[in-house]
This record gives sequence, C-alpha cells and structure tokens, in this order.
Amino acid sequence: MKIVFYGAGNMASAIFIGMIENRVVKPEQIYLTSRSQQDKVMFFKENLGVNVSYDDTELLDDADYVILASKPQSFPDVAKRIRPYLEEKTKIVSVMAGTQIKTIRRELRTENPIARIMPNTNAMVQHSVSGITYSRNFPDKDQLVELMESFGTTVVVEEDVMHNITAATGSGSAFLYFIYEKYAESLMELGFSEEEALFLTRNLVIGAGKMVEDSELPFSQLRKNITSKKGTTEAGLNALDGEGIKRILTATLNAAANRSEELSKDDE
Ligand SMILES: NC(=O)C1=CN([C@@H]2O[C@H](COP(=O)(O)OP(=O)(O)OC[C@H]3O[C@@H](n4cnc5c(N)ncnc54)[C@H](OP(=O)(O)O)[C@@H]3O)[C@@H](O)[C@H]2O)C=CC1
Ligand SMILES: O=C(O)[C@@H]1CCC=N1
Repeated sequence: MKIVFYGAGNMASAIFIGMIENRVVKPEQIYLTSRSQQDKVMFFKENLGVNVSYDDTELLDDADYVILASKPQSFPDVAKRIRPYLEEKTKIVSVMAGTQIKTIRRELRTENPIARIMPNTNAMVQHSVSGITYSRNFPDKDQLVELMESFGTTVVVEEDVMHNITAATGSGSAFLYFIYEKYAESLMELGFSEEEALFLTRNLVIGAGKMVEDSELPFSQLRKNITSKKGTTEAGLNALDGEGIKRILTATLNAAANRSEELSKDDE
C-alpha cells in the first residue's frame, strides 16, 4: 500500500505517527510532501523512515491513498500539484475542515472516490475519535476504517454532520486544553507558583483521564463520588454552574460548527 500525504503538519504527523506506532503500515509505505518546510519533513524521514518527495509524478505514481492535509486555504495550490498526475485507482482522503467533497472533486477535476475524515491530534497516541463521510463511489470502506482505527475510533456520518463533528472532536481537545490552561492560571491566583500550578493541573488531568478510561461509571457519578453534601466540591460546582458553564460550552461548540459551515461556503 502507498499512502501519500500532501501536508505534514500537526494533523498529518499525528496520523502517520499513530499508524506507524500501531504497525498498520510500514514507514516505507508512507510518502510525505509539504510546501516549503523541507527540514520538517526531513526530520520525519530521518526519525521514522518515511519517504519524502517534492516530485508529484513520483508521489502519485501507483498511489493507493492521497491524504489532503493542508489548510483549506492552501488546497487550490495542492490541487494544482495533484491534478495532472492523479491516477484512477487513487482514493482521496481529506482531513480539511469545511472543504466539501464537491469542492475537492471540482478542484481536482476528478471522479475518483473521495472520503472526508475529521480526526484530532490524539491520533498520535491512538486516541483520535474521527468522523468519516464518503462519496457514493467509495470502494472498500472497510480498508479505510481499518487504517483509521489504527489511530483511534471512528464514526461514519452524513457529510452535513461533519460541521458538528469538527466542533465536537476535531477542535474539542483544544477546548479542553484551554480549560486546563485557565485552571492552572486560576491556581496561580490561589497562590501556587506557576510550576506548582502546572504540576497539579497536569496530574489532575492525567488522573481524571485514567478514571474515565478505566471506570464504567458515567461522568455524573464520578462527579457525585467526589461531592459531599454541603462540602467544598458542592460549593465549587454551584459557582461553576452559576457562572453558566453549560451556556459557555454551547456557545463554543456553535461557534466552531458555524465556522466549519462558513469555510464550506467560502469556496462555492
Ligand atoms: N490540527 C488539528 O487538530 C486538526 C486539523 N485538521 C485539518 O487538518 C489540516 C491541516 O491542519 P494542521 O496540520 O493543523 O496544519 P499545519 O499548518 O500544521 O500543516 C499544514 C501542512 O500543509 C502543507 N502545505 C501547504 N501548502 C502545501 C502545498 N501546496 N503542497 C503540499 N503541502 C502543502 C504545509 O507545508 P509547509 O509546512 O511547508 O508550509 C504543512 O505541512 C487543516 O485543513 C485542518 O482543517 C483536522 C482535524 C484536526
Ligand atoms: O481549527 C481548525 O480549523 C482545525 C479543524 C479541527 C481542528 N483544527
């Protein structure tokens, strides 16, 4: 199998590192290209043993999958590179937020099978949760799912649901990281040093993550197990609820999903 990544940035590298770590593909089956940052891709070549090329003929020769992993705004340039050499057998898989299958088809001027996936950078530790949507003519969906399950779990959705998946899990870990950042900053306001605040927050997050992984209890029960009647947790939770945590999170997710919709309209 030959898998070619156009773009080797944060998302692409999380995917191919996840795939390689899980041994679902060998490093020599992966080809990387980028726009200009040759030192970045050479780092992956030297450290992982993947191939690097800037020759589109070589890249696209007998390729099974082309992964579109640039920013949506760079896609017209990427499409120009791919268009002349795309073979009929090659399946196209896009990770780009908002860019619709019909837009990819139009830019590449191709009837080849296209899938859109919306993973997240937890792919690097095989814990992405990724949305997938396919063009009608996409063959061997199981093979793509198998590749993707090497770096996490998958949900198959209709294309219009991708906006919400992008918000929920594509961007979702960034929202959680931001909350952790703010938590550490608030600990500093309580009087902890920066080092102490980061140490406490980091270990709190790791512990809570492991509890979620290992316990079969719902979030609400994990919370209740910590909350004594008229105790400290109850006082803190009342403040969190009173400040409108639910409203804040709903606004966050709506803003991200709306931006995905806007991106999909930019190129119509
Ligand atoms: N980051 C994330 O958590 C997620 C990102 N996505 C999607 O993944 C895509 C990439 O995001 P991310 O990895 O964060 O972005 P990065 O900026 O980290 O990476 C973009 C990559 O695209 C390359 N590129 C740009 N133009 C071209 C070109 N003409 N030919 C070949 N390669 C090119 C860049 O090369 P160079 O470095 O040389 O400029 C770079 O390697 C986006 O479309 C985003 O919507 C989806 C889910 C999650
Ligand atoms: O911020 C973005 O647009 C991309 C899509 C999901 C995560 N990062």
